Parts: sequence; structure tokens; C-alpha cells
Amino acid sequence: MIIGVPREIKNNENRVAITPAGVEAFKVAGHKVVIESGAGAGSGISDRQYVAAGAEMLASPGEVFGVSDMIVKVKEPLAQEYDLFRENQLLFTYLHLAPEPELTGALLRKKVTGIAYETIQTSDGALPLLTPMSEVAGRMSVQIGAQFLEKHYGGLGVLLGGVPGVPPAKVVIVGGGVVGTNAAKIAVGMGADVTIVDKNPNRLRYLDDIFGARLKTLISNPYNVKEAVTKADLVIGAVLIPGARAPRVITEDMVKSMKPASVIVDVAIDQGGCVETIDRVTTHNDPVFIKHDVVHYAVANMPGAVARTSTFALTNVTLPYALALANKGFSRAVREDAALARGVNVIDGKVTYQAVAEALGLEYTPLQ
Ligand SMILES: NC(=O)C1=CN([C@@H]2O[C@H](COP(=O)(O)OP(=O)(O)OC[C@H]3O[C@@H](n4cnc5c(N)ncnc54)[C@H](O)[C@@H]3O)[C@@H](O)[C@H]2O)C=CC1
Ligand SMILES: CC(=O)C(=O)O
Repeated sequence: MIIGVPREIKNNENRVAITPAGVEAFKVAGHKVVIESGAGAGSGISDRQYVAAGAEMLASPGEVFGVSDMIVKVKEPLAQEYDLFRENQLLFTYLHLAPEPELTGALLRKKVTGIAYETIQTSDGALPLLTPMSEVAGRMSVQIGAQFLEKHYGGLGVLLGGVPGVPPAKVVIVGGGVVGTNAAKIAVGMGADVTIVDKNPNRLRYLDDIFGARLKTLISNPYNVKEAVTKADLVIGAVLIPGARAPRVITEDMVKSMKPASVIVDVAIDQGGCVETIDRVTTHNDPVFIKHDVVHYAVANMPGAVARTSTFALTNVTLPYALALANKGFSRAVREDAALARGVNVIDGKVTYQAVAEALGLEYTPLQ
């Protein structure tokens, strides 16, 4: 199989979908890897390192898409990439289709086989190709929140950990999964007063067990969410229903009740966002906007800012699945691995992931 890796083009997306170790693994298995020149630069990987591992460098994305049986990427394709897809090409990447009708339409028209990292799900409910980036984004969310709480960034002028004689900031994390747990680790470590809200009581029990008295837990319902965010200095949005558009757990009324110059970091923005007042995705270049006197951060590729860490963390988990697709071919690979099969969102002009079909009002066709 020919595996193609284009350079990422989303704003400040410095990650790349393959490392030299991945190139070598494909070569040893008898495949060919083509990479767009410069694709690894943002992650500190040179063309020379890729060539030494056995890759061929190509000058343009058109050449990469043109010759490859499988495209391996990091982020969802952007509009300027839609014309590059070939019919029946395998596309292995984050897709986040539920809030992306145009991208979904392009994949269906071109009959691309789209396998989404974020919906590959093992039988215990884990999302192994989302987890490492959620670890990164969860940890980043607190450092970003701390920065935007500084006065000259538009925030309240509050130090997360407080100082002796002055109480710490109140951090409310809505969603206690991987992002939420990693955000809590950093916020607790910085000495903040941290509350985590989740709809799953067993998750709250687990968090209570691991954090003990350093963290407060709260079951998610509109009353509790409002009570918590009204008092918060920093709110982190971290809910997920796999594949679906994020539920808008934090309503406009709740945001209006927040303190002026408090901060919201909506990590769930890649699935459409869980805060009603966030009506647009922001970028690393222009990351925040103010609404109802509250600072809103809504960057959908947060790990792209710490690309060296993120590229290695991501490719550690994507490579085994990409190798399985190349070695066995698509049909056998998904037949033999139910977790991988759950990643298939579109194939042959049909939507094969129910939550995506429901979010976009499209017909759902089971993969079988
Ligand atoms: N913006 C970015 O750059 C990045 C965004 N993400 C996104 O962050 C989001 C969270 O990801 P993970 O933590 O890995 O998911 P997860 O599945 O580990 O955790 C989600 C949690 O949300 C909870 N939840 C669902 N509905 C809820 C509700 N109504 N109220 C309270 N809790 C609710 C679930 O019980 C679960 O514990 C996803 O949308 C993910 O794609 C992840 C990495 C980077
Ligand atoms: C998961 C995701 O949205 C990201 O890593 O950019």
C-alpha cells in the first residue's frame, strides 16, 4: 500500500501524522510512505530524518493525495483539501464530522472511506486514539485559563493558587473524563479550589477516590451546573458523547450569571462546543472573544501548540491501527477489530456512524 502524509494546514497546526519510527515500520512491512516536504518541521522532524527512515518526500499536497491509497493526517481536512480526495481513498485522521456538514458532504460525494480517530472505541468504552490528545488539552486548559485570568489578557486578575491570606481561584470543570481529569491534576497541583461536574456518578466516585479531599465532585444537572459556574473564576468545558455534537451543558443564562472577566476554556469545541455562547471556533492566532463580559476560548486544535509532545503521543497510538489497515487491507482490518470498525464514519457515500448521521440529519447505514 502507498501511505501518504500531507502537511497539516489548520491554523498553527504543527503536529504531523507520522514519525521516522512509523516510516520505518511501514517500510519493514513492505509498504511505501510518501510525505509532503516540510510536514514534520513544526514537530522538529526534518525531511532528512524521514528520508533516512525510508520515506519519499513530495513537493505538494496534490502529489501526496494523488498517489496514496491511504492518507494519514492529524486534523480534519479543510475546504482547500476537499478536491484532492480520490474515490475509495482511505482517510485516517480526526474527523469531528458531527459539527461539519460541508466536510461530511465532500467525503460522501467523493466516496472516501473516512476512519475517525475519535470514534475508535474499545469494548470497555475507551477512546484510545483520543486519549493522548485529551491528556494534552486537559493539562493545557488550566495553563491557558490561568493566562487569560491575568488582567492584561482581559481576565479578573486572579492567581489560580492564591497566596497566604488570599483564597485561591475557583475552577469548575464540566465533564470528568480524560480532559477533565487531566485539567483537575494541573488545577489541584497549582492550588486552585477545584470542582468537577459529571453526569456519571461512577466517574465521580473514581475521581473522589483518586483526588480525595483536594477536589469537590458534583453530579451534572442544570441546577448544579448553574450554581457552580456562577461562582467560578475559570470554567473548563470537557463533556463528550462519542461522535455526537457536544451537548450545550452551559447555557447563555448561566454565562450571563458568571462574574465579569471570568474565563471559559471550551475544550469540547472540536465536537461543536458545550457552551451556548460559543458560536464560533477560535484559533491559536486569535484565541478568545468576550461575550457577556466573560472571556471565551474555543481553539479546536489545542495540542497543535505543543506539537513535539503531541506528535509523539498521538503517533504512539495511531501507528498500530494504521499498520493493521495497510497490512490486512480495510475490509479484513475492520472485520477483525471491532474497535477499528467503530472508527468508520463514512464509506461509499454513506454515513456509518449513528451519532454523526443524527447530528447532521443524514441517513444512517450500519457498516455491515
Ligand atoms: N479542543 C481541542 O484541541 C481538543 C478537544 N478535545 C475534546 O475534549 C472533549 C472531551 O474529551 P475526553 O475528556 O477525552 O472525553 P471523555 O469521554 O473521556 O469524557 C467526557 C466526559 O463527559 C461526561 N459528560 C457527558 N455528558 C455530560 C453532561 N451533560 N454533563 C456533565 N458531564 C457529561 C461523560 O460522562 C464523560 O465523563 C471531546 O470533545 C474531545 O474531542 C480533546 C483533545 C483536544
Ligand atoms: C482531538 C482534537 O481535536 C485534537 O487533538 O486536535
